[in-house]
Amino acid sequence: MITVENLTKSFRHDQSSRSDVVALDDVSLEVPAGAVLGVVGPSGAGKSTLARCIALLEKPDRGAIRVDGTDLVALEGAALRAARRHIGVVPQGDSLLRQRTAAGNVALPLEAAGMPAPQRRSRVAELLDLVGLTDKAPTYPDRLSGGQRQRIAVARALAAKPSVLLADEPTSALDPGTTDSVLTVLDRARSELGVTVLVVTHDMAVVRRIADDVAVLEGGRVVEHGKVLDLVAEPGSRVSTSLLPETDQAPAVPGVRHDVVAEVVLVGFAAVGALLPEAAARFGVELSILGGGLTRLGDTPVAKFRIGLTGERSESALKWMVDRDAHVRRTPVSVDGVAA
Ligand SMILES: Nc1ncnc2c1ncn2[C@@H]1O[C@H](COP(=O)(O)OP(=O)(O)OP(=O)(O)O)[C@@H](O)[C@H]1O
Repeated sequence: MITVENLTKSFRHDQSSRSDVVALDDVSLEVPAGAVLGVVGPSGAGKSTLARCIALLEKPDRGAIRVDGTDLVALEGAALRAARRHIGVVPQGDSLLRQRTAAGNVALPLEAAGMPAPQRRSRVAELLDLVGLTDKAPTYPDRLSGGQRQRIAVARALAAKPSVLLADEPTSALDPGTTDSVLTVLDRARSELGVTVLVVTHDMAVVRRIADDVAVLEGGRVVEHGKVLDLVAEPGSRVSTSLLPETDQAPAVPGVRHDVVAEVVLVGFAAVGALLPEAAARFGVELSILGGGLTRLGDTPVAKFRIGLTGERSESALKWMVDRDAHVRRTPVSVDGVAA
């Protein structure tokens, strides 16, 4: 588990203005053990600085960083070096050594830790298997694709059995198919090894695919933070706007009068599959889908629809859906009955 409390980091000045740059401004967040946190936000928001502080590559001005309960900021010397070994880092960009094979790159941290050769060989084989690149052991980075190089970088970061894995833009510059193979490996680190993963990304597809939690940074501050499936249900949240289908372009149905128009977010198989037709049948109302659609967050189906209800018991049908965990937001009904 990673806990960040009131983390603040300024850099002396930025070259253009010569004023101090506040890269992180009182940032607090938590990543539960074995969860994947996606850290997103615009360029310059402080995402990399946050990852570098947690990796102990940058010392914050203020605040605490606890990994499994130990405050890392307070550590020095040998204790700091030992703590670093519990944090695996996949750096931004191409980070493999060109003159070493894939296996040689994965072995680096094990050599540095003084692991004897026979154990090293079997650990490297395990790691190559984990990232699905056993056959690339003798291959040099130049002969690997961008996605394969990133998977080797993940294997290297996991070599010393860290409890935490930090990946800074692990999929930038990769095409969608290759991105998927890298995300599968990060997901496997969590599911098979129980590692807590923090992924810095500008790509919401990464959050959609593997994140349990998400933190949105802007100007060095956390502006949204929580479980992805909770945040998508919050109307108007940044996470909801970027991950769920749009409902704004709801086509008006001429001459159809709705008694109630609402935006509904449904999370999970049961809700997505059955809630709307069941509500309509149970309360004898006409239910029209005016816009929106279905998507998937990780393994969970999520739908966002704008619906129109017609019939005496429309209000009761809506309340029944809320009681069954549908996230409902009423929208005004215009003269012709369609959402304004
Ligand atoms: N070593 C440094 N010296 C001076 N300023 C820095 C340094 N590192 C980061 N900054 C500044 O701190 C702010 C946050 O930068 P950071 O790289 O953490 O943002 P980011 O969200 O990761 O951006 P990007 O998505 O572009 O990588 C920026 O204004 C940046 O210019």
